[in-house]
Amino acid sequence: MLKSKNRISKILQKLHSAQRKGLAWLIDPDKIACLKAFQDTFDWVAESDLDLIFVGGSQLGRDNFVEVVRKVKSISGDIPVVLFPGSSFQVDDQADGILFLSLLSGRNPEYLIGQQVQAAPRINQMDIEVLPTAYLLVNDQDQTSVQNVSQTTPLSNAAPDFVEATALAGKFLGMDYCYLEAGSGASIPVAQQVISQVKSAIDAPLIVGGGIDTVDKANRAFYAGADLIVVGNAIEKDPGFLAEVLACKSFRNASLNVN
Ligand SMILES: CC(C)=CCC/C(C)=C/CC/C(C)=C/CC/C(C)=C/COP(=O)(O)OP(=O)(O)O
Ligand SMILES: O=P(O)(O)OC[C@@H](O)CO
Ligand SMILES: [Mg+2]
Repeated sequence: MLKSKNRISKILQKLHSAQRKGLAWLIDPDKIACLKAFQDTFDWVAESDLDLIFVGGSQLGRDNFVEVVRKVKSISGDIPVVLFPGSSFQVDDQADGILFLSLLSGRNPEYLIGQQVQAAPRINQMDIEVLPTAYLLVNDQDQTSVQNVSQTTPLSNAAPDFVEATALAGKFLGMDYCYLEAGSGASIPVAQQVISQVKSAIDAPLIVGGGIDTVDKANRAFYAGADLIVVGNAIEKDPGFLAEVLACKSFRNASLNVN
């Protein structure tokens, strides 16, 4: 499929305005040891109603980022493949888009603007959709990869007003999307109170991820106001969970049609 300049933003804006629920599958290249086995396990995905595929990781030890992006493109059909970069190196022009993240929850200039400056000239040469995204790490329990890599302190679920203030600052800085992140493999996802408060404050597509490893947790994030949820680790552990969480999303969207 030809790349269209704003295909991904249309998907996100439509989920938001129609109050429908979306799902992104996060693929961490570091967890893919065999591309053939990966392809065989997920060859059905192009026919599913998955909204987006994210590719990225906080640390990449395998040096297979570009190979993985291209393999994912080859099995994704019309589903856009979006880079979710942990660093300025995680950029490839075969992807359809990139979450241009700034880690607003932290105070490390390298993750607020440094990595972005490094990557900007390369991204500017690419035919790739850039999605300006306020990225907020919110977690009170775990020491997650994002925290370790960025050397920043997460926001607290117990301080929703401060999370809201941070999300609003992102909006006023011109970021079109807000991503509330508990961190990959988090034991507890972002609290429903935080999701709903940010949702009412920003009136923009809201992405929520980290620690969503049961259908119940997916439903709770949807009910609290997430427009798009992101699931990674749970699918690494059990590939069948992708179909389960897709069914949960469809059920939720079907019930919206009825009500
Ligand atoms: C815009 C550009 C080019 C770069 C942005 C760089 C920034 C600000 C990154 C934010 C901080 C960060 C390290 C994000 C990582 C996001 C990510 C893909 C997390 C997934 O974590 P995993 O690596 O899967 O964790 P585990 O595998 O350890 O569970
Ligand atoms: O791997 P999980 O815990 O699903 O987290 C997904 C994503 O939000 C992490 O950046
Ligand atoms: Mg991971």
